Amino acid sequence: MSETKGKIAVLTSGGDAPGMNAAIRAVVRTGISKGYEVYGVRRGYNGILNREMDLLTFHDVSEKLQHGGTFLFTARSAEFREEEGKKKAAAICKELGIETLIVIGGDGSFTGAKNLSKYGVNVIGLPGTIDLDIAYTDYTIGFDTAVNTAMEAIDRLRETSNSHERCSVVEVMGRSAGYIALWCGIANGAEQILIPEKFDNNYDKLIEEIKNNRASGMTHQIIVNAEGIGHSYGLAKKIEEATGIETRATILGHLQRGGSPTARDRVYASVMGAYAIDCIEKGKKNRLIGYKEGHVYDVDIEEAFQMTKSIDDYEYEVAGILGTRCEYK
Ligand SMILES: Nc1ncnc2c1ncn2[C@@H]1O[C@H](COP(=O)(O)OP(=O)(O)OP(=O)(O)O)[C@@H](O)[C@H]1O
Ligand SMILES: O=P(O)(O)OC[C@H]1O[C@](O)(CO)[C@@H](O)[C@@H]1O
Ligand SMILES: [Mg+2]
Repeated sequence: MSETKGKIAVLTSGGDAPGMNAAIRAVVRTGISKGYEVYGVRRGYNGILNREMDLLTFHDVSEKLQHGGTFLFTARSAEFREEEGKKKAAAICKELGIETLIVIGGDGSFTGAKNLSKYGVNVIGLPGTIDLDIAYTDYTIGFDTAVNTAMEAIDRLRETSNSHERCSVVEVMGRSAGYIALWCGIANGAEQILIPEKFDNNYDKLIEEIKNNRASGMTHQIIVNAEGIGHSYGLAKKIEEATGIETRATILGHLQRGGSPTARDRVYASVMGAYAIDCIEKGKKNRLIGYKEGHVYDVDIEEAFQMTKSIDDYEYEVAGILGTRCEYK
């Protein structure tokens, strides 16, 4: 038997995202092929604190790629948020000989990883969140699938909204970011898009625009409302009362997080998973992996946290023009 090059552990943390399984599979198979032992940690950071991990084989990750969710389970760990929790996790990694921890998760999970690195654990992060709210990368695992799922749901909603000549408020996820809402807004040809980064809380103007749309002959309306704005039921009531148009609210909720990952999510997650192992091979420490301008790349975790990103003004402008707002300016 040949000597192992070292122990790597991989976990998923925060909200599950379609494509996480593809990333785990790539980490495991690339890791094994380059001579490492790869451990799968269950239930996010809790799995380290509770020592819930197993050595994974090439076969353990068969038949996972095409499924949403995460077969390692995920969690939002309250204990790990505490300083004591991080110290304990670092001590356990050291005791078990885990040199590198690969964290697949969102901004919260990366904050945890950054803090853990201070205690001497080498951390490598893969962006796994449907929210796309991570500054250093143009792509996050799961966003593409979630947007496509929401888009299909909104297509269905439009048919019933159209048949009843209603106004429909549809709320999509994204936490405090409006990326899913903006993409659905464009992909579904929404009449209005409300996102936290741009909406000025001018409900009077919104209602005026809805009335004007109707007056111009529009028989129904889709308003995509981001979770970061929320209050969709209240908004629907307000619109109905102010306009007399029958209005319904639909909150898509967690169905947006499930489902078989799209080709993009499978491919990018796989490439990033393999790249994580390449970073380890090169002796890189505390890196986050992402996509910039179409290419996979890695960045220092501290540097990544200094970066900011914002909604693309041009995309938002296009969304407005392709809705109906332009007629009334
Ligand atoms: N400041 C922090 N310090 C230590 N750990 C943290 C911190 N913030 C978050 N974490 C850890 O990361 C976990 C996941 O974070 P969070 O719930 O924000 O989800 P996320 O990784 O951003 O993913 P998503 O937003 O897609 O659900 C938390 O439950 C916690 O264990
Ligand atoms: O699954 P939970 O804990 O209800 O979290 C929901 C949140 O997680 C996400 O789905 C992913 O961050 C957000 O869009 C949403 O705000
Ligand atoms: Mg997050």
